[in-house]
Amino acid sequence: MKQNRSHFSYPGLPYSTVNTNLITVNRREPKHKFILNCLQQAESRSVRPVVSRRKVHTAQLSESGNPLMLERKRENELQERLILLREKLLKAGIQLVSYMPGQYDHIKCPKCLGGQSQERSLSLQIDTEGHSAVWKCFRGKCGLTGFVRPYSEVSIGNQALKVNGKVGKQKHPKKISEQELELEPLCTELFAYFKSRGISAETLRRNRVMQKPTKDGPAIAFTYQRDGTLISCKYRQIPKIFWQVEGEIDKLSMEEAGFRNCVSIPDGAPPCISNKEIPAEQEDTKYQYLWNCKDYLKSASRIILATDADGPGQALAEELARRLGKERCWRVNWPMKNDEEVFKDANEVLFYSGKEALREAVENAEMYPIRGLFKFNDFLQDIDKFYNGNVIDLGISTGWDGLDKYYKVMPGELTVVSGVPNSGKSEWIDALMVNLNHSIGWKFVLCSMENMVRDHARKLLEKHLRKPFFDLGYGEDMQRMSRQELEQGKKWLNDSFYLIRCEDDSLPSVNWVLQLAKAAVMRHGVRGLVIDPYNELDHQRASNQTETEYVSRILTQIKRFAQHHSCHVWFVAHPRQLQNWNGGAPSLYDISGSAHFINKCDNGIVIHRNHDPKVGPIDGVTVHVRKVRNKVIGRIGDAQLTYNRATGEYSDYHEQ
Ligand SMILES: Nc1ncnc2c1ncn2[C@@H]1O[C@H](COP(=O)(O)OP(=O)(O)OP(=O)(O)O)[C@@H](O)[C@H]1O
Repeated sequence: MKQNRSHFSYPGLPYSTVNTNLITVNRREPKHKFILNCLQQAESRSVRPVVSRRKVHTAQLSESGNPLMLERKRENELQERLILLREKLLKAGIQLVSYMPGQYDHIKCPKCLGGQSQERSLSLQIDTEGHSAVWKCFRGKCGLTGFVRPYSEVSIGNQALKVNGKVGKQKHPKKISEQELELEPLCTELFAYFKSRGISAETLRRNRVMQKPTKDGPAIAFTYQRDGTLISCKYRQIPKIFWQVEGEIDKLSMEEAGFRNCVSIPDGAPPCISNKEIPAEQEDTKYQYLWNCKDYLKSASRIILATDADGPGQALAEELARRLGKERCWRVNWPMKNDEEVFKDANEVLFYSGKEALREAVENAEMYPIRGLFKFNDFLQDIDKFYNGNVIDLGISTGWDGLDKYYKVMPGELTVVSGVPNSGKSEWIDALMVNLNHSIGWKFVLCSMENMVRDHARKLLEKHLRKPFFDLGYGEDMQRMSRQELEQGKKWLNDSFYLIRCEDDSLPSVNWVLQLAKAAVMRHGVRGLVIDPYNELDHQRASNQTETEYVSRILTQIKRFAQHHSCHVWFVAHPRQLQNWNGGAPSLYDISGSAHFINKCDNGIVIHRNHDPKVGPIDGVTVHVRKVRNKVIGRIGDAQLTYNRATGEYSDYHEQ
C-alpha cells in the first residue's frame, strides 16, 4: 500500500530491504561479533580486512572432532565463501570496502552510477552466513537487481537464480524467536510515541509491535509472522520521520479506522507509470511480492488501493491495478488537507482528521478507472449543460424556419445529401454553409472535386454579398457586386473556407481527405467538412472486399472523424442511374454503392427541384429530410425553399 524506499540500520544487526522489507536477522551473533572484532582490529591497524585462501586451506587440513577445530573449520569455510562472493561481486562490477557476513551497504550502482546526482542508489546485502549477496538499485530508471552465491553463477537483472546450473527458488525464511532477537514489549515512551501518531496500544499489541534495546535506546521492532510463527523483524529507531516513509504505520493507521485486512507493500513506488507490457511473472522482479502472494490475493473480489497521493503513489496504484486486474480494484482519494493540498497518506488523515475521516476516505474509494469503460456519472457536467439548453447542443438553425422543423445541424454528425444530377445539392450545401457562417461563425473545409476554385468562390461570394458576381443574364436586373465588395468578400472567403484539392490528376482517397480535414480542424478550427461527391473519390479497395463492405468502412471512418473532432460532415452521394425515372425525388436507398449510406448516416437528405413549369414553380426546391437519428434536432419531413438564380440564395417558400 505504501511505497517504501527507506533503508535503515540497526547497530550490529545487518539487514536489508533489497528483496523484501522483511529483515533476515543474524542468528549467530557471537560469531559475527568475533569477525567484526577482528575486522575492527584490522581497521584500527589501517589494514584492509581481507580474508585469504591460505587460511581456508589450513583449516581444511585440521582435524575434525575437536570443537575448537570445528569452529575454526566453520570460520574458514565462511571466509572462503566471502572470498568467492567478493570475486563474483567484482565480476558483476561491484566493489566493496569490506566483505562481511550480514553486511549491508549503500554504494554507487555499477549500471547507472547513481544518475546525475550520483547517489549511492545500490543497496546490497551479504547473507549472515556468507551464502549469498543480493543487490538492487533503487533508482526508478535503473532498477538493477542481482544475486550471487559463492558456488554458482552471478544472476543479474531479471534472470532466475541459478544454483549449480539449476533454477532454484529462494529459501523459506528461517524460523526465529523473540528471545533470539532479544525483543521486549514496547515501553511507555514508544507507546506514547505511537499514540501521538494516532496508533493505540491495542493495535500495537494486536500487531505484535515490540522493541529491541540498543545502545541508543529502544528501537521499534515490527515483527512479521506467517501462520503464527515469527519469520522476520524490521527495526526502526525513533526519533526521525519514519512514520512519513513507512508502510507499517499506514497499515496500523488503517486498523485504527477499523480495517484489519490491510497489507503494505515491501518495495518502493515507481517514479512513473511504465509504458511497457507487464513482464512475465518470473521477470516481474519489482512486483515479485504480488506474484508471491497471488494465492492469497486470488480470492479477493475487491482490492482497495490506498497509495500515496503524490505522482509515484499514483503510478504505484496503476502498476498494482494492472497486475491485480483493474476490474476488482478501487482507489482511495485522500481528502483535502487545506484549500490547496490533499492528505498524502492514511496516517496523515488519521493524525489530522481522525479515525472517522480515514474510514470515510476508504469507504468512499472509487472504482479504479478502466480505459474505455465509463459510467454516466463520468459525464454529469455534460448532461447538466445539455439540460440547460446550450444552443449548439440542440442543433444549429439552418437559417430557414421551414427546414428547422425537420433538420438542424448538430456538431459531430454525418449528413448524407443525395438528389438527381443538377438538383442543386451543391448549391444548397453552399447556402447552408454561408448561413452557418453568418449566424455562428463556423468555418469549413471543402473537398469539392467538381467545382473549379474560381466558380466555387463566385457561388459563395454571391450568397455572402447577396449580389451576382457578373453582370450577365442570370443576374437579371440586379447590379453585380462592386470591386470593393469583392475585396471584402475575398477576405471573408479566405477566413471562412479551406480547400482540399489534389494538385495533380489523381483522385483523393478518403484517408487523405480526412487527414487534411483533421489538420484544418486543428490549425484553423473548422467545424464543417464537405465531401462532394462520393463518386469522385479514389475508391480502390481490396480484391476480397465488396463495395458494400467498402462503403461501410469509409462511412465508419468519416463518422469517427466527425465525432472525434466535433466537425459536421456533409457527404454528397448520387443516386444510381434510375430506370424509368418519373421525375420524382429519388430515395436514399437509390444511392449507388450501398444501402449503408442510409444505414450509417445520422441524417439523410434528398434535394429535389421541379423542372416542369406545369407542375409548380421552376425555382422551387424541396428538401426531403429522409432520416434524422436524433429527435432533438428534427424529424422526417419535407421543407420547401425558393432558389434565387441571381444570388444563389435560398429562402423559405411562401405561397402567394
Ligand atoms: N431550384 C433551382 N432552380 C433553378 N436552378 C437551379 C436550382 N437549383 C440549382 N440550380 C442550378 O442548377 C445548377 C446545378 O446545381 P448544383 O451544382 O448545385 O446541382 P447538383 O445537384 O450538385 O448537381 P450534380 O449532381 O451534377 O453535382 C446550377 O447552375 C444551379 O444554379
